[in-house]
Amino acid sequence: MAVIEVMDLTKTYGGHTALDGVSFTVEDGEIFGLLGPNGAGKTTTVECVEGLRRADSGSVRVLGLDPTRQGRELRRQIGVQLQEAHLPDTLRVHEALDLYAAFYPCPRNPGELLAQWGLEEQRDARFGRLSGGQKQRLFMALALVGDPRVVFLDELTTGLDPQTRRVTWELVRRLRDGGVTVVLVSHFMDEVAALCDRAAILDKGRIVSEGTPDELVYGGGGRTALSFRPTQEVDLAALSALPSVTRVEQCLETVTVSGSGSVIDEVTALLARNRILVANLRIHERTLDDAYAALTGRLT
Ligand SMILES: Nc1ncnc2c1ncn2[C@@H]1O[C@H](COP(=O)(O)OP(=O)(O)OP(=O)(O)O)[C@@H](O)[C@H]1O
Repeated sequence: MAVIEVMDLTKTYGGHTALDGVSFTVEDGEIFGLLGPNGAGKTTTVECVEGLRRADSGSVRVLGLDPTRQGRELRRQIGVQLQEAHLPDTLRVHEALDLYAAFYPCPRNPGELLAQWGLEEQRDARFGRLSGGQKQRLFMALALVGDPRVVFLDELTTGLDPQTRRVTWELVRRLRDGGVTVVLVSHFMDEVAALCDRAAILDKGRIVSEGTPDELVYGGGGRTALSFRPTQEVDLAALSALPSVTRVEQCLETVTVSGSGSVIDEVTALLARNRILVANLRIHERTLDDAYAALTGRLT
């Protein structure tokens, strides 16, 4: 069942087109990633979905509600962790949680949330005294205090050390396993690959690819690329005809064969059968970084 349905969303700011026909769906109970370079339109998209911005055209349904006309009802059922959130420096952690809990009809127990997010020791600490990681975890706890069915996380792990990032990923997985649908806005390919069930790549206001992390990687023509310099002429048509091969290219003396599954075995067996020796054999496993760079023309 789709929890979020976005159809043909457009948005311009002055003469600048920020969203140019964005469509995607998010299924119940999945972690869905929205990826893209700076200025691609991720925040605009997410804020239209949350009902914080109004699109020029297109339609959005979240939990069956229209965010522009039923925003108040919707916001009771969603949690939002904003990219640049801030609280007064003097506010204590437990005061922030109590304050946010008061906005919701059936809030979660603040003590439980403090324990879940490892903030028990900081219960009485003032916001201004928290480390970056502690602030981030507090914002997560605040996003969850209303017991939401859908939670939006924007740049969740920016500024966190590697260990805290992994702990945070685990907590996000636990959220999903508990039935919460998660929309994750991220710049980090490793985060999307490790965490997301599906993701969409946004570039210049358009979705350029959508699928599981594996599908995004495979979409560009196979997961593995072998490149080598044959010492004698090689039959490119025979290489192309191998079952696991999706693409064969030759640039000067170097042949590059892309494919998936048993492509390495098939290519090396063909070369051996034809007694072709190769120099400079290199094997490259395509990653989400490669797919992203190919689709958006940018390196992460
Ligand atoms: N309020 C606004 N007024 C004018 N232009 C805006 C406004 N908000 C966003 N934009 C422009 O719309 C485009 C999309 O911005 P948006 O913030 O949605 O991108 P983003 O993908 O979230 O970027 P980032 O990763 O940097 O947060 C950008 O060119 C941005 O400059």
